[in-house]
Amino acid sequence: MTFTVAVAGATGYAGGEVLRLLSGHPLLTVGALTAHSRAGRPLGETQRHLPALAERRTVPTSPKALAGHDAVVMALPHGRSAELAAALDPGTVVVDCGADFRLRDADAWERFYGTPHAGSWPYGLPELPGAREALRGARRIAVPGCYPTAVTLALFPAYAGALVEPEAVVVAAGGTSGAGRSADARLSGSEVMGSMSPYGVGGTHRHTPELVQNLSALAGEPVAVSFTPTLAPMPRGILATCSARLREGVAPAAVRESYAEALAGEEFVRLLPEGVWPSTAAVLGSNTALVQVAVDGATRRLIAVAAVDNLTKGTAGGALQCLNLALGLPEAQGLPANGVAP
Ligand SMILES: NC(=O)C1=CN([C@@H]2O[C@H](COP(=O)(O)OP(=O)(O)OC[C@H]3O[C@@H](n4cnc5c(N)ncnc54)[C@H](OP(=O)(O)O)[C@@H]3O)[C@@H](O)[C@H]2O)C=CC1
Ligand SMILES: CC(=O)N[C@@H](CCC(=O)OP(=O)(O)O)C(=O)O
Repeated sequence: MTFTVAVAGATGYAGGEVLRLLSGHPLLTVGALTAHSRAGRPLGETQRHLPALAERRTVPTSPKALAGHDAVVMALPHGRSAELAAALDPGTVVVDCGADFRLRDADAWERFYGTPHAGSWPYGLPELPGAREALRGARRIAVPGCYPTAVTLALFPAYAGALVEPEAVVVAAGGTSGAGRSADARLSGSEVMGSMSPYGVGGTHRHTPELVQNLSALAGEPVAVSFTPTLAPMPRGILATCSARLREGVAPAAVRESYAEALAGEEFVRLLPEGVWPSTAAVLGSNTALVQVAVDGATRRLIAVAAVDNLTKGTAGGALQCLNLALGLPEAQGLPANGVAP
């Protein structure tokens, strides 16, 4: 039995990665492809890495174009999913790569996104405690932001295991594709090559409330998060360096054991051997998050680092992992655990 999947936003970076992964999935077939300014153009004009789909033409995004599929993956700009989703059959699985349904706190949504809150859907990070069960058979799923994927996977064993204080500091490097395909001078080669710079400093990045939501739920108390993203001269990849103070009484030697226990059996989240640190190159094109943890004895801080490919585990791979669960398929089916190297 196969399932047909429509992709809304097929001409974007996230849509392109969804299509790359769908093409390699044995039980999912590519259905309607929709776009906005490029609607009607052959897909080969934008998604040059997908020659098998080059002749396919996109149509304008509408409920009608997306109807009649088993599932719809939405890879649209923020704020574009809610109205569309409301018009789709409640029995269709809708997986949203955008932010519209990620936050449960309406005030936080309005503060950071500036539009009315549409609601919240089950959060698509299966590795979190209890999440997998909620995603099995779900009809609506909100895929996490790319930075929250990396940071939450790096820190969840620390908060779920009550190893650290409820205040985390995160500095994360992200590649240019995180901003999407649209031209922006800040993302031009001249600006980015050979340079790194911070943005969204001082708690202003819209992923801050998502991090607070995730870590607070794990800790069972409010967690304050200081998050600073930095733009790195690479097309793909996120390297998140996270730290928090060890709780009184927690022995540094217990940390690694807790991480190993929390991540045991996870196909797509790997704790590296002691002393080996994650790199973005090692996760290129893979649905894997590589994690490492250590304790800085001088400051009694736990340091956790995670690397993900923002377009794979950070968006499209995460979306298809959730879609597998929603459709009752094996969670890892069709997804690459290995990357591309060098
Ligand atoms: N890039 C990343 O690493 C990640 C992206 N995401 C999320 O995925 C979603 C898509 O991001 P990304 O692929 O990077 O963005 P892109 O800018 O690369 O693609 C946007 C897509 O949406 C379409 N689109 C643009 N404007 C509208 C509109 N007004 N109405 C309907 N469709 C429109 C575009 O069509 P056309 O080309 O025809 O104009 C294109 O297909 C976003 O919500 C983003 O937050 C999530 C995690 C990581
Ligand atoms: C370089 C750059 O701009 N990166 C993006 C990455 C966010 C992302 O892709 O996640 P969302 O799904 O929440 O959009 C940013 O910081 O907004």
